[in-house]
Amino acid sequence: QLVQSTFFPPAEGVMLPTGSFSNRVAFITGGGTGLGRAMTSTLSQLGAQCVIASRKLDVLQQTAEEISSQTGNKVHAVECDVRDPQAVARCVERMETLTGLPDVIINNAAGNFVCPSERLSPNAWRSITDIVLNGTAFVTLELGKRLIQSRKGASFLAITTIYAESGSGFVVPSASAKAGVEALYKSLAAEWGRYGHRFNIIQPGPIRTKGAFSRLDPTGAFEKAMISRIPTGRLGKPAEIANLAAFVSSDYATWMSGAVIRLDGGEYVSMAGEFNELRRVTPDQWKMMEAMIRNTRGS
Ligand SMILES: CCC/C=C/C=C/C(=O)SCCNC(=O)CCNC(=O)[C@H](O)C(C)(C)COP(=O)(O)OP(=O)(O)OC[C@H]1O[C@@H](n2cnc3c(N)ncnc32)[C@H](O)[C@@H]1OP(=O)(O)O
Ligand SMILES: NC(=O)C1=CN([C@@H]2O[C@H](COP(=O)(O)OP(=O)(O)OC[C@H]3O[C@@H](n4cnc5c(N)ncnc54)[C@H](OP(=O)(O)O)[C@@H]3O)[C@@H](O)[C@H]2O)C=CC1
Repeated sequence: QLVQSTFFPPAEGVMLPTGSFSNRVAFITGGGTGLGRAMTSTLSQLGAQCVIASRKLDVLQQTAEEISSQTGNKVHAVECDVRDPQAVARCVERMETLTGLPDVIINNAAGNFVCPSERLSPNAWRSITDIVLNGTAFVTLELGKRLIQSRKGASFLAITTIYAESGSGFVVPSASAKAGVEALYKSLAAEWGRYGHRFNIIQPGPIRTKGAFSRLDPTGAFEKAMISRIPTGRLGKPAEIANLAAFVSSDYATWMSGAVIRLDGGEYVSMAGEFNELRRVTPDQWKMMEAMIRNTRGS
C-alpha cells in the first residue's frame, strides 16, 4: 500500500438500509467465490433471497450455507456452466421452481489468464470468450425472454473491467469478450427499457481474489507496480464492489440504465494521461525544469 492510502480507507460495512432487498430474488453467476460471493453476501444481508450459479456445486453449496447461516436469508446453489445454453435454461427452470424469476441479475462469472497472444490456442480463445461473452448473453437472453413473457421488470448488471474500454495486451480474449459484454448491455438498455429492464455495467480495477490474482499475477511480481499507479494507493476491496452493485441493483437507482461505472481507485485515468509519469519528478527536479522552460526563447 502507498502512504496516501491512509486518506482512502475502505468502508466495508453494508451501505444501504436494512431490508432494501426484502421480498426480492437475486441471481448471481459465479456467486460462490471472490466478488460474486461478496455481492451475494451483501444482497443477502439486505434481505434478498439469492440464487448462485457456477460449475462447482460443492463451492457454491459451502458459500450458500455460510452466507445464509449469517444472514438468516435463503441462498440457493445451482450448478450451471454458462457456456452451455441448455444448462442455462435448466438452471433458470430450477430457479423458477425455487424462488420464481429474479428481480436482480448479476452476470459476474468469468474466465481469464495472462498469456502472450501468439501462445493462445483456438480452444484457449474459445474458453474465455465462451464464459465471458456467450455466457453473459445466454443468461441474459434466457432470463430476459422469460421475464418479458411474465411481464416482470428486472435489473441486469454485468461485471466487466477497466480494460474493456482500452483493450489490453496479454489478456486479449478477456478484453475482447468484456468489450462485447459492454456493447450487449448498452444495446439492451436501449431496447428493453420498454419491458421494465435496466442494464448497467461496473468496471472494477484490481481487487485481490484468488481466482483473479492466481491467473493474472501468478508470481506476485506485478502487484507492486499495479498499486504504484493507483492514485488512491491501494487495491480495491470486494465489499466496495458489493456496495456499488447493491446500489445499482436497488430501488435507489431505478433511473440508472445504460451506465458504465468505473471503480478502480483512479487507476484507469492514471494509466491514460500522457504526462502522468511526471508525478515521479522531485521538487528539486521541478525547480530545474521550470528554470529551463522559463529560459526558453522563441520556438
Ligand atoms: C487487474 C485489473 C483487471 C482484472 C481483470 C480481471 C478479470 C477476470 O476475469 S479475473 C477472473 C479470473 N477467474 C477465473 O478465470 C476463474 C475461472 N477460470 C477457469 O476455470 C480456467 O482458468 C479457464 C478460464 C482456463 C477455464 O477452465 P477450463 O477447465 O474450462 O479450461 P481448460 O480446459 O483448462 O483450458 C481451455 C484451453 O485454454 C488453455 N489454457 C488454459 N490456461 C492457459 C494458460 N495459462 N495459458 C495459455 N493457455 C491456457 C488450455 O490449454 C486449453 O486449450 P487447449 O490446450 O488448446 O485445449
Ligand atoms: N478481482 C479483480 O481484480 C477483478 C475482477 N473482475 C471481474 O470480476 C468478476 C469476478 O472475478 P473474481 O471474483 O475476481 O474471480 P473468481 O475467479 O473468484 O470468479 C469467477 C467466477 O466465475 C465462475 N465461472 C467461471 N467459469 C464459469 C462457467 N463456465 N460457468 C459458470 N460460472 C463460471 C467461477 O466459478 P466456478 O469455477 O465454480 O465455475 C467463479 O466463481 C469477473 O467478472 C471478473 O472478470 C474485473 C476486474 C478486476
